[in-house]
Amino acid sequence: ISLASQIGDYQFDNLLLNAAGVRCASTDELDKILDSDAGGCVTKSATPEPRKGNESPRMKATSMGCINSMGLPNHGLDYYLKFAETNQGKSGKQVVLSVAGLSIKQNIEMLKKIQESSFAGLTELNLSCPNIAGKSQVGYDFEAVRDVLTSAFSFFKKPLGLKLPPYFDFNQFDGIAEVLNDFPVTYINSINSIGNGLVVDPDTESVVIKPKGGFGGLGGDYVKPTALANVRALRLRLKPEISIIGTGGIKSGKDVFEHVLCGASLVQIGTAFGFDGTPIFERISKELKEIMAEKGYHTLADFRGKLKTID
Ligand SMILES: O=C(O)c1[nH]c(=O)[nH]c(=O)c1I
Repeated sequence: ISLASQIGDYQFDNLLLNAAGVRCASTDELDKILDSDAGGCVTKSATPEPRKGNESPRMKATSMGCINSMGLPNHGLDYYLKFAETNQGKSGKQVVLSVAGLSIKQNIEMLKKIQESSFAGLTELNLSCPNIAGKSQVGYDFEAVRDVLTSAFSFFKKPLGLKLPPYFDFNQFDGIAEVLNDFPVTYINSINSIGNGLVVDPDTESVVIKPKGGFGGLGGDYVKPTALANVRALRLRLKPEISIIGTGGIKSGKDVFEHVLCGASLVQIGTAFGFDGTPIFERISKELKEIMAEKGYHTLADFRGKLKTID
């Protein structure tokens, strides 16, 4: 039984990755992921310069997942670019370099630096950070997405993936797919956290995180049905050359199986990886192989995208 999967020219011996932002801000954390059963690692979304991020408390775990308003704390692009150049492809592991500029200009500036660098892996352009005060997720402005992709592909010749926010309406699925199908995008990654949720503590009668009056991105059990819907809807709408990474609500082999059934080629684990740490990659790999064995599947391609509907 194989958990191997391919995105563009990149072979992953295991389809499991961490989600950008979770236990991946330092090289020590990134090394730990590479030393685990994960097929590779994803770096914390980078801005051109280091950032402290929002004030704490800025993340809270709950019985159903978590809420965060980290505010893009990171060591700056150079730090992650150096790590990525050094570690990409080592012992068959892929390093995905995530970038999240605070403007189209910053995104272009970072992509130019990556294009000129010796990094030969996958770049993930994050168009869906929900936690920068005064900024809405770029992914909700389809013309802005078209603009940034037009600029990017005028010079960026390396493989580019996009981290998208969750969509909630068929017109939105159609709208974003219409834009994406016009570009040589290597993959899309759905979903980022469900933005601007609110967790309330009835005992203290208070919100639980400080930034933005307590509003923050939701992850974990809260988001799985939305994540599966976005993977499925975009798989049905995007040209086959664009692969899909499924992210959202994964904490077991069963959850991974469901994402692959909806069309995912790789999956990323955020909230649950935050709780469990790197042992989660071994546990989930074992659980998924057990499910595949029970069902008589040998490879992910045996069931990828083969979700049945009720006719
Ligand atoms: O607040 C963050 O740093 C953050 N938090 C998220 O939930 N998604 C994101 O893409 C980002 I850049």
